[in-house]
Amino acid sequence: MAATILDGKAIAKQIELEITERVAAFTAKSGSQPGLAAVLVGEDPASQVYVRNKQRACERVGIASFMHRLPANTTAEGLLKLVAQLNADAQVSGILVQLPLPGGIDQTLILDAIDPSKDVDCFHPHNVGLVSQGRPRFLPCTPHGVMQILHRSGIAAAGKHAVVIGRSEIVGKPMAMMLMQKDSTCGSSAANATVTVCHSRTPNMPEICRTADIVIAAIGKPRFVTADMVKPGAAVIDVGINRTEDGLCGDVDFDSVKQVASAITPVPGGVGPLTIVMLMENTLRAAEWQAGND
Ligand SMILES: Nc1nc2c(c(=O)[nH]1)N[C@@H](CN(C=O)c1ccc(C(=O)N[C@@H](CCC(=O)O)C(=O)O)cc1)CN2
Repeated sequence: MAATILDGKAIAKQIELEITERVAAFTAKSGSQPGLAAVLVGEDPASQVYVRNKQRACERVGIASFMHRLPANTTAEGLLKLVAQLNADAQVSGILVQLPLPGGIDQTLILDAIDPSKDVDCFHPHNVGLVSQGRPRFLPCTPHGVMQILHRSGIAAAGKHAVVIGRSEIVGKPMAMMLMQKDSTCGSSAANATVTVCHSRTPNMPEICRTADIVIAAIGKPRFVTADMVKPGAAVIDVGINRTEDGLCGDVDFDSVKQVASAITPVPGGVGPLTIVMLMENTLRAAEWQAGND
C-alpha cells in the first residue's frame, strides 16, 4: 500500500489562518502590532529566499517586519551592535538572525546576545533549557512544525518508538526533546514517544531505524534514508533540504520509501513551510508575553 503524502503546505496554510485571527485580536486589544526583525548577513541565495518568505508571511498574518541586510564582511562587533539596538526597540517583538552566518562570525556569540524574550527562533540557551525542562516560552520552529504535522495528520506518538536521525542544535536535539515530553508541554498529541537519536557515529543505524514507528530524518545527506531502513507502516518525516544536480531533495529516498511507509512528507512542500509559520506563532507569543510583562 502506498503512503499518504502529508501536505505541509496545506497544514501551514491552516495554521497561518489561525495565527492571522490571533494577531488581529491581539493588535485590536493591545493597540500595538507584533513586529519581527530579520537580520540577513551576506548574499547566500537560499537564505535570501527564506528571509523574503518570512517577510511575506509577516505581511499575510499582520505582523510588522523590519529587514536588516548587512554585507558579508560585517564584523561580530557590528552585528552585536545591531542586536543590542533591536533588543532595546519596543516595536520589535521578535528577532531572527538568519543562519548560516558567513564564516568568521561566531554564531553562538551573536545568538546568545539576543534578548531571550525576543528569541523567536528559540536558539538562546535560556529558551533551550526551558524546552528541555518541559516549560517552554517558545518552541523551536522546525521541530514544532514536525509536531504540528504529526498532530494534525492524526499520527499519535504516545508510546511509539520515534527515531530521530541527526543531532543538530536546530533540529535533531530539540526534536528528540519535544517528542519525549508529556503532551501538555507542546499542546500536541505528538508527544510521549520513546525516542532514539541516531547520528553519524551510530554503527547500526539501519537496524535501529527499522524498529521505528516514526522516523524523523534530519541528517543533511541527500536521500540517506532508503526503503530497507523503514519498517512497513512507519510514518516518515523528512526535514532535509539538499540542493543537488537533479534539484531539491530531502534526506529520504522518497520514491522507494513511499512504497513501505504509511505516511511521508515530500520535499519541497513538507516540513519547510511549517518552519516559517511557526516563526509567526513565536512572534505573536513574544508580543503577547512582552505586553503581559510591561
Ligand atoms: N535563523 C534561522 N536560520 C535558519 C533556519 C531557522 O529556522 N532559523 N532554518 C533553515 C532555513 N529556513 C528558515 O530559516 C527554511 C528552510 C526551508 C524552508 C522551506 O520552506 N523550504 C521549502 C523549499 C524552498 C527552497 O529551498 O527552495 C520546502 O521545503 O518546501 C523554509 C525555511 C536554516 N537557517
